[in-house]
Amino acid sequence: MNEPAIVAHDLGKRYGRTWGLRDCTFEIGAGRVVGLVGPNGAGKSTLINLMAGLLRPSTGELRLLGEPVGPHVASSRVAYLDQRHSLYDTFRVADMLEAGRRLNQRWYAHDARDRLSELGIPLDRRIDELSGGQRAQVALALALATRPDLLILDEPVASLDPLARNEVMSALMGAKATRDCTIVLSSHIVSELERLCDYLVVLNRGQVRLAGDLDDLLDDHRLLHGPSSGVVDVEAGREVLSRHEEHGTARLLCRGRGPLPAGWRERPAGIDRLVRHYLAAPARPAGWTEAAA
Ligand SMILES: Nc1ncnc2c1ncn2[C@@H]1O[C@H](COP(=O)(O)OP(=O)(O)OP(=O)(O)O)[C@@H](O)[C@H]1O
Repeated sequence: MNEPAIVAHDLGKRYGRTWGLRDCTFEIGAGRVVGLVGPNGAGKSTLINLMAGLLRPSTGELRLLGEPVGPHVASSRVAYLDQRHSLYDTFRVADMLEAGRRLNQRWYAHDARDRLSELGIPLDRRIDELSGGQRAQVALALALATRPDLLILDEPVASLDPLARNEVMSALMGAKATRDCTIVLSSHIVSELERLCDYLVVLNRGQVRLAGDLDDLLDDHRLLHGPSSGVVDVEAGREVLSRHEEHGTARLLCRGRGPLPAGWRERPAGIDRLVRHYLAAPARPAGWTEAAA
């Protein structure tokens, strides 16, 4: 069985007169680690909340693990971790584990205990006595103890210092290595996603600007530079996304591969430049999908 983990078709969410997300269409295979990236207000939380079943779509359809998402389809195969790592401050860590056991159909207590013991987080410590990084680790341990097939994380490290960010991201990578689930996580920080993700979705102003396999996208986008006289030849074989010309020399951001005219050189564009380009690019027409582009 190789069902896609996430299928969005014409998905949209409107808050009154504002579209938080619109015309969102993509299909993501099982086992992927999906990075959702975009600036403030891009629609990341809206998409994540739709996946978590916390919001209802205004348009279109969203299917996770082969099932439509909705208030009555709270799948025990999906775990969700919100930005604030919602935990009860007055509980001890052990109480949170007990709450996890009672609230979840699928619950593997040893997974959580082993993980917290490895991290040196005592079970008798009160939640409000933990550091931000430890709280994030407890929340992650709770989510992973359900052995989800799909783990959804809304900016899981946004509130943490660089050291704690690194530790939580490493924990996530370790979890992925031991359990082949699909992971979706959002972030403002592109470099953070590059480490962990193998699929990228770039959102801006509520629309998907780019979606695809990260390695393919990185391979496909190149920075070229050479004499301006060769631009026409470059354009014949590739899609030129942006150009800068000065003193007879041209610098181009291109998509696609092809022969290089004499005097031209190329190098990978890199994830930062790629994301910056698509964030600045105009919105795609309704119904646009990466596959159809
Ligand atoms: N409850 C709401 N009521 C009205 N508008 C909303 C609501 N939630 C989100 N929006 C709007 O929807 C758009 C997308 O917001 P969303 O929170 O999904 O973005 P985001 O990418 O998660 O941003 P951030 O990185 O700041 O969390 C924004 O224009 C936002 O103002």
